[in-house]
Amino acid sequence: MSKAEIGLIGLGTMGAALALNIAEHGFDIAVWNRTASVTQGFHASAGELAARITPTETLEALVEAIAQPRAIILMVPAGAAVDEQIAALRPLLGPDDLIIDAGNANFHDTNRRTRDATGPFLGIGVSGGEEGARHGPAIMGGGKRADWDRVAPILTAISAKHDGEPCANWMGEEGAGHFVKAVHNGIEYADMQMIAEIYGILRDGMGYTPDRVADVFARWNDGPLQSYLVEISGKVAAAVDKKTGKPLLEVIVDAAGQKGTGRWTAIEAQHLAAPIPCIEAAVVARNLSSRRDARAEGERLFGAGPVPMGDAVPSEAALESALICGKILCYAQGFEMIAAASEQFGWSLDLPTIARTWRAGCIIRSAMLDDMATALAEASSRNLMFADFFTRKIQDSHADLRQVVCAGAAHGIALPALGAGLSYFDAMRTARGTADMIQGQRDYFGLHGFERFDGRKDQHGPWAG
Ligand SMILES: NC(=O)C1=CN([C@@H]2O[C@H](COP(=O)(O)OP(=O)(O)OC[C@H]3O[C@@H](n4cnc5c(N)ncnc54)[C@H](OP(=O)(O)O)[C@@H]3O)[C@@H](O)[C@H]2O)C=CC1
Ligand SMILES: O=C(CO)[C@H](O)[C@H](O)COP(=O)(O)O
Repeated sequence: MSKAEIGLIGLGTMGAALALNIAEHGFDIAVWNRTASVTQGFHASAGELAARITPTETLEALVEAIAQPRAIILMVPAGAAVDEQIAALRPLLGPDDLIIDAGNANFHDTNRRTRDATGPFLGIGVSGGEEGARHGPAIMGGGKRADWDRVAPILTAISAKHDGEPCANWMGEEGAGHFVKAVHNGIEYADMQMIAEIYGILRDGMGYTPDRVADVFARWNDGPLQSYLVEISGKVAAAVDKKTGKPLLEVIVDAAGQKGTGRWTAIEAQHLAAPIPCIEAAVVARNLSSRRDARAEGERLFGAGPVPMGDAVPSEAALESALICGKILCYAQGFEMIAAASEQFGWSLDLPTIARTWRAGCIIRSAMLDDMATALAEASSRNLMFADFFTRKIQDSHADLRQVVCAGAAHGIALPALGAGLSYFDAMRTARGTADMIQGQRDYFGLHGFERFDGRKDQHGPWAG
């Protein structure tokens, strides 16, 4: 058999689906998995694609099965597993052989691995879950452009396409691809959280059953909110538990898991001094969701937060409009954070390319991303709030966001991400803020000084000696 064009390590959810996708696009691939029985099972169930897949039982056999110069994708959990695999693999490789970490690595790790690499190394973000990996993910490449170009024919072939354009692009040097993927996931957290908050209003404030919630999301998915996340939220709400016959949402524990990418985004935003309150609120909400005992104790002591909204219910149209507004504000924050990182790390990240890459295949794909790509192409240095198209959208919807957040507050329904979006919006349209007080306080206790509107040089208050 001729040698494979690429190799892949890690036949879990993502790796197995990616390997089949690669084979289906006509590329011969060699695969290896830590647990050999998984490799055998994978190959046995690959159907006619098995002919393009070489299963191997040792790393040496994997390397031997790939044509030189080799390219090998790692699809293993982020962190130590990646370092272990690189350490085991590199001594077996030639100087031009390329290792590609396609998991959700922390971009600081990718920076380090790039610096320490004794051979070519790429860190790429892959989004789309199992379905995307199998039939077309969005791919955010990072590392040396020349190394990306070597594997671009395979990665663009297997990626999702938007109007025929591949959603696989090189983002920048070092960890740029994994950084952009982390921000993608941060936006994903906020988008999911805002949808969940609207679900909370429908359920607790308006008494909607899951199937009514499902109808609402299904309808919205035909309008401006058309997106993968709204679509699957409708499907989740419509699902029935096979064991009990109850709506699935009634049997799922209300504690959200997280593997870390959203948290990394929030941490990095603080380092960059980039304001991303919707994303931060979504991370906090996941953390709070897991404190089930504390929440139950709070409900016992203070009474349940949510109360029915009665006549004060917002219309479904107002809820839809509030979600549109919150979503725009959250994406505006994410893109601003990417712009801040680009400047800080000297990456020259191209915001329109990033928006175009996210239009299909990834978890946050949506009709709105197409408009964002257009708006960013017109003025990539502007906050999306100030791009004409989105300025008008926000002008049309911010009153609804306010109405919904106020209704939630009045009826004990926590809306951390939508509320953070509203506060961000209000702060962003307040030319005269309140930080004069902060500066006065800082000067009072620490003689930190302040700037004056009149430009005079005396920069301390009367308390200064
Ligand atoms: N699931 C998703 O929706 C997405 C996941 N990702 C990222 O992709 C990567 C893989 O995720 P996923 O496929 O879901 O994970 P899975 O848990 O499904 O699979 C993990 C794979 O890694 C292997 N593995 C685990 N630990 C080691 C190790 N120490 N050394 C070598 N191999 C190891 C496992 O082998 P074995 O069979 O021996 O256990 C298995 O093949 C992660 O970084 C994840 O964050 C990215 C986008 C979406
Ligand atoms: O990268 C992904 C989607 O884009 C993965 O599904 C990731 O696991 C999602 O993050 P979390 O597990 O923290 O919810």
